[in-house]
Amino acid sequence: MEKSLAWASCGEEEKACVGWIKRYFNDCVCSPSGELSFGLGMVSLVCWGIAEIPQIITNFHSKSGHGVSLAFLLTWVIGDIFNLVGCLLEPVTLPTQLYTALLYTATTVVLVLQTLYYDYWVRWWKKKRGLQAPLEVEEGSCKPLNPKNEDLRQPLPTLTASRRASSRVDVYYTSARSLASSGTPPCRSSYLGVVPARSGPSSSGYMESSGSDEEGSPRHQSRSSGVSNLKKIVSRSVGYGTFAAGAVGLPFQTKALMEVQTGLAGGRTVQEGGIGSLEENTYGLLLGWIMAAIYMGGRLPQIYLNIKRGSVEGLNPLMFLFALIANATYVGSILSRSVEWERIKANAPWLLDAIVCVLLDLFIIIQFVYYKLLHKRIANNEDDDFQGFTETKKNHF
Ligand SMILES: NC(=[NH2+])NCCC[C@H](N)C(=O)O
Repeated sequence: MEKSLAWASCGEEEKACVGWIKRYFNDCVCSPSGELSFGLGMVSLVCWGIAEIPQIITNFHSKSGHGVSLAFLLTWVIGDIFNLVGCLLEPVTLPTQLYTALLYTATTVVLVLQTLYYDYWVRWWKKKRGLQAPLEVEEGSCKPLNPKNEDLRQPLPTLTASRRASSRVDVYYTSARSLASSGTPPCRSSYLGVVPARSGPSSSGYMESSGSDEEGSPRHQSRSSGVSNLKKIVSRSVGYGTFAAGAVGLPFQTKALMEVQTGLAGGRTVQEGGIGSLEENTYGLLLGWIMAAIYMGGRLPQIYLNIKRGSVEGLNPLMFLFALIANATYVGSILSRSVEWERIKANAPWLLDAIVCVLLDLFIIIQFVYYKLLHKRIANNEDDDFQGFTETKKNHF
């Protein structure tokens, strides 16, 4: 590329700046630190572009979105709306920021729709047609894990029995979210002492299912009518919907408030109204802080769901790894541009959000390692128990 094409002067700065970045990204990259900042920004953009794809693939393979907390995804959608409105309100938004925001909003919407499709629509459709939900516990597998109280005349566990026991553990690991939303803990208890989680906001559906839990056996539960299942799903969706709708309206309310205060609603421009960029920044910052609080709080339902299930099954670690890299490079791109206090102050909500999200994603990745190791240990113990049984059996005869 010709030097004249590759380099261009940027605004008042009579320095040589990278031409194609100025042209396509409207950004002035005129120094090594600017290049570093732009490079990190691009890494962040690419990571956000691909971060949710592994989870979409995982859900597609398992035909379920049970590993991801819907509340977590909804906070992403709501935070993204704040972010997009903020980008549109802020006149100095860089095109890269807007592209990144559009990119991750789009992938998150796909992920949410996919989760709703598998976990709500397909389940509701199957129940409506009288089919058993794919992840429900088989009746035959409803035996205590610990055979202490079983009849002593029963034969020693066979390979099939042991397999059946471990498949029960698998059922737990693969269907915690489905079990949680079915309202019926397997065999009226929880495996490994962990109570199945409900990730959604409590609603009448939740109370209703807990109530029927007391009443009947799993068999009774499985006979519950399609109407009550539909009611449960609808009431839970209404719970999520109200939460989402209320939150989605917030940035627009804030925008309206901003317009009224700055005279924009009356047709006056910010300048005409005598309101300088300070007020604009105040409202931009306010939106930024609300967005940061939503994003930072969003990881908590996911962490809580993992703890409640005692598992990270159905969750793709790559999503959190890419998010971690995306947030870390985002912080890097801001700080490498400048460490002036004024700039840091203006970017404070975005910086704090990205730093806190890096730490929370790190925590979720540690949860992956912990639960995967724990799962392995349990599987090994089961194998040892089985071997112990066969040894005893051999010595006995
Ligand atoms: N839909 C998205 N991925 N939005 C981006 C969220 C960015 C935010 N810092 C977080 O990690 O939560």
